[in-house]
Amino acid sequence: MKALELRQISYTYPGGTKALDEISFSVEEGQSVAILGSNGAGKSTLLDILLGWNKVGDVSLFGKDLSSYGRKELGRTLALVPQSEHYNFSFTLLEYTLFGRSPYLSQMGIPTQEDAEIASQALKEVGLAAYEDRPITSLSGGEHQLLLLARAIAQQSKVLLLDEPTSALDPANRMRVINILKSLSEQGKTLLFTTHDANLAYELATHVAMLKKGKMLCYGTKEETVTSQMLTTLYETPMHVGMVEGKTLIY
Ligand SMILES: Nc1ncnc2c1ncn2[C@@H]1O[C@H](COP(=O)(O)OP(=O)(O)OP(=O)(O)O)[C@@H](O)[C@H]1O
Repeated sequence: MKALELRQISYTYPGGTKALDEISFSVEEGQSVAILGSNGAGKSTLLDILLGWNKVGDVSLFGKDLSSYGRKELGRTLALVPQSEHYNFSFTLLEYTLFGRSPYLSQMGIPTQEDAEIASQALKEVGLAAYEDRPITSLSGGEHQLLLLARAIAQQSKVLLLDEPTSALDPANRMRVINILKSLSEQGKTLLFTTHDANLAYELATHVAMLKKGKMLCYGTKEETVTSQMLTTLYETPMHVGMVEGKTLIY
């Protein structure tokens, strides 16, 4: 089953910048796709389109037009993990993670004990269980990024869209997030993430999409796409794909 399908998607911002130019690709359910590209290549614009924030035609989610999804139905299908988020109010970590349960709440909007347990478990998975009752405003940048992942885990959607999911993390938390995402992938979740880290793409993705100046340079399995030649073309700087102790290393 195709989890996502985009056909000939172009997007021009009101000021006239053409951010995406005839992008077409599809993602099978359970695949993990890395979107690589230089600054300004169109990665965030693509995520916004998949979230339905930038309206364009011909995007489908599990065979159904994205624009025909209701709010709660979309929330049960798709979760976003942004790099960061601005807080208007000072919630506790548990309260903030509970927002991930919104697509499942009744009309009254009151979370159940089960919702609280799911949120608590999600905080535990990202290593923030001890901070459950702390205000979100007290978090460091990396902890903030982990919290946003916890909220998406609590959302239990079929697809996760992640914007540079390890950008603020130290090596131990980077590895923790890689392991969480691998485990979600093994559970059959579909992942689509942007990154500037080609090693992360290679480690986590089954497929890689390379965006260059709004156009799709290539899309395919990571083995097909992640080559020294393709990365050098993508970033316009010398890149090498090598092997160190039996592991692929990109530098
Ligand atoms: N709100 C906006 N109004 C006008 N132009 C925009 C807007 N947002 C993005 N752009 C432009 O669209 C292009 C694509 O931007 P986008 O943010 O999608 O790139 P990106 O690949 O996510 O970059 P980065 O890696 O730097 O985050 C860029 O040229 C950018 O300047």
